[in-house]
Amino acid sequence: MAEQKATNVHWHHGQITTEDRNRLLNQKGATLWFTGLSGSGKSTIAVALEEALFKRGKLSYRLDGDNIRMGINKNLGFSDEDRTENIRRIGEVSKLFVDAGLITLSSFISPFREDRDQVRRLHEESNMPFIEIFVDCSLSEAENRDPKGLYVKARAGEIKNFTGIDSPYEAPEKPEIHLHTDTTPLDQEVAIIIDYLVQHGLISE
Ligand SMILES: Nc1ncnc2c1ncn2[C@@H]1O[C@H](COP(=O)(O)OS(=O)(=O)O)[C@@H](OP(=O)(O)O)[C@H]1O
Ligand SMILES: Nc1ncnc2c1ncn2[C@@H]1O[C@H](COP(=O)(O)OP(=O)(O)O)[C@@H](O)[C@H]1O
Repeated sequence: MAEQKATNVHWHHGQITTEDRNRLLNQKGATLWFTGLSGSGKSTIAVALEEALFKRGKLSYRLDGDNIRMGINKNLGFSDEDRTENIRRIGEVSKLFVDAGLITLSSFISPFREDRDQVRRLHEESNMPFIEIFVDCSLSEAENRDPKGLYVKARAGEIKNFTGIDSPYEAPEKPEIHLHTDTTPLDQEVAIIIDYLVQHGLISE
């Protein structure tokens, strides 16, 4: 847990609430947290879901490991400590976006259970929906896909601390949604998530 350094700081409330913004957008802001191995399909699913939601008139926004690591988190690498800080910051950013009323699609390997649970607590203590989506894919399939050629480099020792090779991945124990991307087609994965959002009253039918 990061230490609170600044003293004498106070949260400033405005006149418009999260609920007001949700009503304006006709949706309920939520964080959909995609976790899984590199190449498991997190980004592919988030991109397809964003399009499906857009077509239904729902506003979502994607936060993605590679993109975030080229901006707000460009000073972080892949040590355990840096991954924890990466997820802590993204958890806070996701929460701000939910407060803004957005369906936030956060796709990060997020290999440590405690880091994901911390983001969950951060949301739940403010009554914000947090939906953990386990993008489950065998290492052999992810390695076979190797969309960015990173597994080849990791096996050759050119990338150190690569998740699944020489850095751990702790699978979620009770994710809200568990997708099996080895066997389930993309359109079905999107349908499963949309169905969940409708069933839980986050978007309308
Ligand atoms: N050592 C190592 N281990 C894992 N991944 C690596 C590494 N080096 C670079 N990359 C690339 O960075 C992307 C993962 O970043 P994340 O921010 O999602 O990682 S983490 O949640 O902090 O573990 C990951 O993107 P995805 O493949 O989309 O998961 C890789 O493209
Ligand atoms: N059922 C599936 N769901 C998601 N991606 C799939 C599926 N089947 C094959 N793929 C492919 O797997 C790769 C996943 O890459 P990517 O989405 O970048 O993964 P990640 O963001 O988890 O690193 C893509 O090339 C995608 O086309």
